[in-house]
Amino acid sequence: SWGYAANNGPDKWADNFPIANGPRQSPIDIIPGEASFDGGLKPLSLKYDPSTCLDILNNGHSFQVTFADDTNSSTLTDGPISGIYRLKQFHFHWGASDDKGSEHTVAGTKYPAELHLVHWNTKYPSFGEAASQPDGLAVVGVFLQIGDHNPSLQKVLDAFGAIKAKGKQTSFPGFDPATLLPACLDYWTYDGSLTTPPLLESVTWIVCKQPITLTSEQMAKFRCLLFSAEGEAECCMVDNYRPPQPLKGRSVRASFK
Ligand SMILES: NS(=O)(=O)c1ccc(B(O)O)cc1
Ligand SMILES: [Zn+2]
Repeated sequence: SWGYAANNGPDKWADNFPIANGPRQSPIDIIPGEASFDGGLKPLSLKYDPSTCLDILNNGHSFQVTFADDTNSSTLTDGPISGIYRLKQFHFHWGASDDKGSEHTVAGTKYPAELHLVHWNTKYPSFGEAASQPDGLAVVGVFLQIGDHNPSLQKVLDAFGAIKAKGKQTSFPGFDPATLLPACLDYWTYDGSLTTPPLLESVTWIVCKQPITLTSEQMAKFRCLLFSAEGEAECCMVDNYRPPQPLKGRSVRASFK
C-alpha cells in the first residue's frame, strides 16, 4: 500500500487516489507576502483535557497520540471555524536530516518537522463521517525548529521504545497537548486536504506562524522509529512528508499583520 518510498510515495498516490490532483490539496508553500490579513479571524481557542489522552501508536506512516473523543473535553473553537471541533489525535512528519521534514513550507523554507493536531466537526456523528465533508476537519499545524530542549516533547520521545515498529502501541495517559503549542498562536489558514491517502478535501488548515523548538538530539530520536513491522527488514521512519501542492487559486488568510 501507499508509503513514502520511490515505488509507493507521493508521486504515485494519484494512481489509487486520483483526488491527489484535486483543487484543494495539502500541504502548500505559504508565501507570507501573498497571504491577506483578515481582521475578522478570531484567535484560536484550544481547550485540551489531559485525561482524554489514551495511547501512542506507530501506524507505519508516523506515530500518533490518540484521544478519547466521545465528549467535548478537548476542543478547538473560534479561529477560522464555526462550531466545535474535537481533538482526535496528533502526529508528526519529519525528515532524514534537519534541513527537511515539514509538509507546509514558508516562502520555500522547510522545517525539520511539523506537528498536526487533528480535530473533527461535531456537527457530524463521527470522525469518519466528518472526514468526508468539506468542513469536516480542522488541523492545527505547528513547525518544529532546532533550538532549546523541549521537555514536553521529551515525554513523547520517552515512549518511543515501546512503539519502535509498525503496529506497536502503548498506553499514554495524562499528556497535555497544549504543552506542545507555541506561545504565540498567530496563524495562516486555507482550505485543504489530508496530506496522506485518502487525501480527502475536508480540512480547514490552521498553520501557526511561530515554531516550537527541540534540540538536534531530540530530533534524531524521531529517526529511530521504523516504517517496518517486527520481523521485517528494518526501514527507518524518515522523510514521511508530502511536498507542497499547487495552490490552484486558493486564498491564504493571515490572522496577524
Ligand atoms: N497529515 S494530516 O493531518 O493531513 C492527516 C490526518 C488524518 C488522517 B487520517 O485519519 O487518515 C490522514 C492525514
Ligand atoms: Zn499530518
